[in-house]
Amino acid sequence: MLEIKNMTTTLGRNTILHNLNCNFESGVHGLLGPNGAGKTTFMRSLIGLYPSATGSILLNGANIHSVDIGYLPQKFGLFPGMTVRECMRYIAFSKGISSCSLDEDIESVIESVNLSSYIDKKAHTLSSGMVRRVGIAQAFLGNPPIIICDEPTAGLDPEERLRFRDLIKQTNCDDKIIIISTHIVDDAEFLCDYIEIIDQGYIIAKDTTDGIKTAMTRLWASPSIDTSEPASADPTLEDGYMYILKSYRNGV
Ligand SMILES: Nc1ncnc2c1ncn2[C@@H]1O[C@H](COP(=O)(O)OP(=O)(O)OP(=O)(O)O)[C@@H](O)[C@H]1O
Repeated sequence: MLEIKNMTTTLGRNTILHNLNCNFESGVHGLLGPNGAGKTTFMRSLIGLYPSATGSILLNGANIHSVDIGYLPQKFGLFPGMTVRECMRYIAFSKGISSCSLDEDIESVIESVNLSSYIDKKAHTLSSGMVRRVGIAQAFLGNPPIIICDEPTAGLDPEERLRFRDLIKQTNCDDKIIIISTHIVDDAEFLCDYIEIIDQGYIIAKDTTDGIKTAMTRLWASPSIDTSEPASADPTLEDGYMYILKSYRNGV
């Protein structure tokens, strides 16, 4: 269990995250929120990038360490003159990942993103989507208990987007916490056990993905609800997300 207690992050003169309290159970979590809601700031605060972030972050009751977290930033880059393998070794070194099977571990995570044939190619020969896939691979390197991905499927072609979904689905999440921020609510619906919705630096809702959809089904079935908006029999996560966001902003 990852416990966030009283997290407040101030950047410049602005308080971006306001006293967040939230627990993340094992499983896949979708962090949803509109542009500027604070998703990236939250993720960066989790990995300790902002000295101004206050509060505590505990993994199973103990302070977390950088090796506990695999992180894919929103903008991920490689050293153009180095091969993919060299970049991965460098990342392993800088994260303090040392293992006698490091090369095999690198090959395995690179294979999981379908880039084995590029492992000894210079990074500048990769397309931006391929670089993103190396970014996904490095987040999994070292088998960390927490994996945080900031918009992992942005810029991926449909085939690679589906491969990412499969990679997450195949990952044994029994003892892992995976947190994904995305604007592709369909990806979150497919992948995530839990949804956290963030707006204006506050976590405004947290539930299971099924819980949000079930609540919407009940709501739409309720005669007191104005159904002027088209409602399908089976609401999607996006329907629930939009409803929660609108209600929060309307002060309901
Ligand atoms: N370094 C910074 N200094 C000051 N304000 C910042 C800084 N970085 C982000 N912000 C502000 O913090 C707020 C939250 O930004 P953040 O990038 O966390 O949002 P987000 O939910 O990830 O948005 P998006 O979906 O567009 O990526 C925004 O108002 C942004 O302008």
